[in-house]
Amino acid sequence: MSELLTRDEYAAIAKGLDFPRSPFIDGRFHTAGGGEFETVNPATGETICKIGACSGEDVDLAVARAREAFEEGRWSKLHPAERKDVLIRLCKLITRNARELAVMESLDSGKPIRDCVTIDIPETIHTIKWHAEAADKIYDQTAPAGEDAVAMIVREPIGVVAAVLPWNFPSLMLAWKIGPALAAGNSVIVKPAEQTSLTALRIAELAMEAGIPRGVLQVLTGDGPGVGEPLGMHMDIDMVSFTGSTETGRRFLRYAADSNLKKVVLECGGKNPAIVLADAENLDLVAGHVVNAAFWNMGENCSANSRLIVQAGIKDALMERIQARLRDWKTGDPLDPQNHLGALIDADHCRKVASYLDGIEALAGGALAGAYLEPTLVETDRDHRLAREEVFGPILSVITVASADEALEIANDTQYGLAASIFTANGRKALSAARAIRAGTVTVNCYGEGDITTPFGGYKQSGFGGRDNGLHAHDQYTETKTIWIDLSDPAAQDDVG
Ligand SMILES: NC(=O)C1=CN([C@@H]2O[C@H](COP(=O)(O)OP(=O)(O)OC[C@H]3O[C@@H](n4cnc5c(N)ncnc54)[C@H](O)[C@@H]3O)[C@@H](O)[C@H]2O)C=CC1
Ligand code: BAL
Repeated sequence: MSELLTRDEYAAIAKGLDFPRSPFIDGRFHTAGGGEFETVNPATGETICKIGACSGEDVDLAVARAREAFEEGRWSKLHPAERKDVLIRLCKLITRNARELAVMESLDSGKPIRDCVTIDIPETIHTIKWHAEAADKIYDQTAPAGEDAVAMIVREPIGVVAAVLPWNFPSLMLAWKIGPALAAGNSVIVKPAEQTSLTALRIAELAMEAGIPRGVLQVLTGDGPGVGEPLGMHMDIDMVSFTGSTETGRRFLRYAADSNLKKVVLECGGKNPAIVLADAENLDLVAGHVVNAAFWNMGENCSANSRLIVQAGIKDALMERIQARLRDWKTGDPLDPQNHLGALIDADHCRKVASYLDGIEALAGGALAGAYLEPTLVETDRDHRLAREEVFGPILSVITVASADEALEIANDTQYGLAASIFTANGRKALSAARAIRAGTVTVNCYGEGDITTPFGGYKQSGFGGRDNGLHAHDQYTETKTIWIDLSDPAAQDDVG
């Protein structure tokens, strides 16, 4: 499926799509009680369809059905190998529908079809499959309790999990959450971002077809105050796993404190540095990584390297190569596979991003039209708001430094700590920088987020409470229980009282 079609072929698929329009509750599409909202194609500004908005009663209904499914053990008490089989069936169904899902994702989010086809949907499948396959391979533990006891440490599913999602990777973030949460046996309620509900709804429908029992995977559509807040405040939800802005993440901690102390895991924003030291090798390759790190997904990426911190001696040579690379990064119609950048999530967000450029002369790019903004390079000092705030758009701030120490000091001078990259030929410098940077992921001589095998999350205000990806994600979605069994001979014991 990763083979790209033409723009006209994608447009024809788009025309034939049947869009889901209602929340998915208790195994079926459900008439929502909170009215409707429009989901808009950011590339054209046109309404794709109207979607039912959930009311507070819909939220309560979904939570009750999720709890019932969990307590009855329709999913939670299945043998892990059975859960694995069903989730792998889901992956096969997503694969069978991959092309349509990729087009739906692109229409709903403005993401370039080339990324939806080659990254978002394949990675969604890979993520769910990886966690499914782990389901029957994770062992519990025993503790060193001596001869007279067995101390077992067992994992149990947490119960009812709410997964609150952002709009920048709608299906992939769904997979990051539901993959491990379902593999562990939880009931999951997904709240997609209101801008991008379509693929979550379609995947929930496919999950039913795959054999995930009703109540186990539900999707509640609507906005933050209408659906996110009642989920956060709900007394019968055991956990919220959230990806989105730090500001909204903070709200979920308050909701938990003000309700039932539900577990909260937050994956939030970043102001991630790419450090290029003067001894970096192969500047063409470095420029490729820097451009990808800053502009992939229109810079609407929590791990985007939006600060380039470059040592003076190498700066001009690197900038020349970055500008040359940028000429290949075309911005335009997301359904045209030639384009590397599509539209930002909406025109308002795009205007907000572009407003950071007021009064600044860009080194490259900067053209704004509707929800489109060209990839933009600007030179800033370390204290400029462009170099400090999460912009979430295609703007790269270039900061010049004299030394590696200065680079590291600036890299860490941020409230965030999600990701960072360092480019240097010196192994010792690379490793000591990787240790010194306070971020959840540091890549050396490349940009990336690791892969499904490695945990992903942030230090400082980039994250809280756990990690996505890797087996670490299973820790998020399980409780740890101690079972202590006394093996001593009762006849030989004194009376405990
Ligand atoms: N992964 C990331 O790091 C992301 C960061 N952002 C950042 O956040 C900025 C704002 O984007 P938003 O879409 O507003 O992100 P957001 O963090 O507000 O939205 C993420 C999710 O939280 C929900 N939500 C929003 N307000 C809520 C509330 N009061 N209570 C409960 N749930 C709520 C939304 O409906 C959505 O499902 C972006 O410009 C960007 O800087 C946005 C999306 C992803
Ligand atoms: N890059 C995956 C996580 C996020 O952007 O929200």
